[in-house]
Amino acid sequence: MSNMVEVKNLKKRYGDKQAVNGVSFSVKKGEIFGILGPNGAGKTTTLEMMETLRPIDSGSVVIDGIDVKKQPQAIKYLIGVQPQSPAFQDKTQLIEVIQMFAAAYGEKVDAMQFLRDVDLEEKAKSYVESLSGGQKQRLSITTALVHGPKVFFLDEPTTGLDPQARRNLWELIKKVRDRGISVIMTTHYMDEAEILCDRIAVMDNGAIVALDTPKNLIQQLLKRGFKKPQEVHQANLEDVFIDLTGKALRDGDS
Ligand SMILES: Nc1ncnc2c1ncn2[C@@H]1O[C@H](COP(=O)(O)OP(=O)(O)OP(=O)(O)O)[C@@H](O)[C@H]1O
Repeated sequence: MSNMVEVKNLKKRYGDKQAVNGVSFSVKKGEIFGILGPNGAGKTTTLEMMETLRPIDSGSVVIDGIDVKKQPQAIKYLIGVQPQSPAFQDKTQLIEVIQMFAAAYGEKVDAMQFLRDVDLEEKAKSYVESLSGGQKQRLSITTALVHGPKVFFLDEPTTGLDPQARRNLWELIKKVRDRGISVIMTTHYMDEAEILCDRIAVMDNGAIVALDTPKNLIQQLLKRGFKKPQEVHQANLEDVFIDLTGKALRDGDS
């Protein structure tokens, strides 16, 4: 797989605070790349610099051969960004939302297909206000993809969703990756990162402290002699919840 994204020695300072302090990594075509780290580690600032939303102090971001600092306008057509809290007009039909987003990029798209991709076809004529939290997240994902981006950014996409809606979003994110789109996401959920991400960068204090596949990161910890008390659970409370309430997508999923 070739590299779609190259980040080199990226830095950002807010006053006295060095929020991002020399971050470098690359993301391959069709890879889900996770950025983990405690609150304030610099994840969002890193993403926002990559997305042209925040000026870069120093270092570089190159996406599909295009330098973010030199050609920010061109980058906007190459990337899709799912906002943390999507803001749609409540009294707009879903089909119109898709058409409006496409028009903003000068594109005409098959809006029903975009709704079908995220299981919202039946809601095409419904107003945004009638959607559950999970449905809104799915709508925001599909709107971020109307212009056919090569890289898709998601900042904590499943925060606040119930277990079914989270799992459903994981499947959706995998489908996006399987279409050859590179996905770059942050999350505070370690289970999510382990299941979903092909590789993970762990950030702390503005720097990457580890970068590898989830499996290798775990192996490296074990090699350092890490042990925890053995307690074998064949199932956990989430399995109970899913078993009792079903994991199939439902109309009222939140
Ligand atoms: N606009 C700003 N002005 C000043 N300081 C900021 C600004 N944005 C972020 N910071 C600071 O920069 C540091 C990194 O913030 P950032 O939001 O990138 O972290 P994060 O890893 O995304 O955190 P979280 O997990 O809470 O979203 C924090 O100390 C934060 O307080």
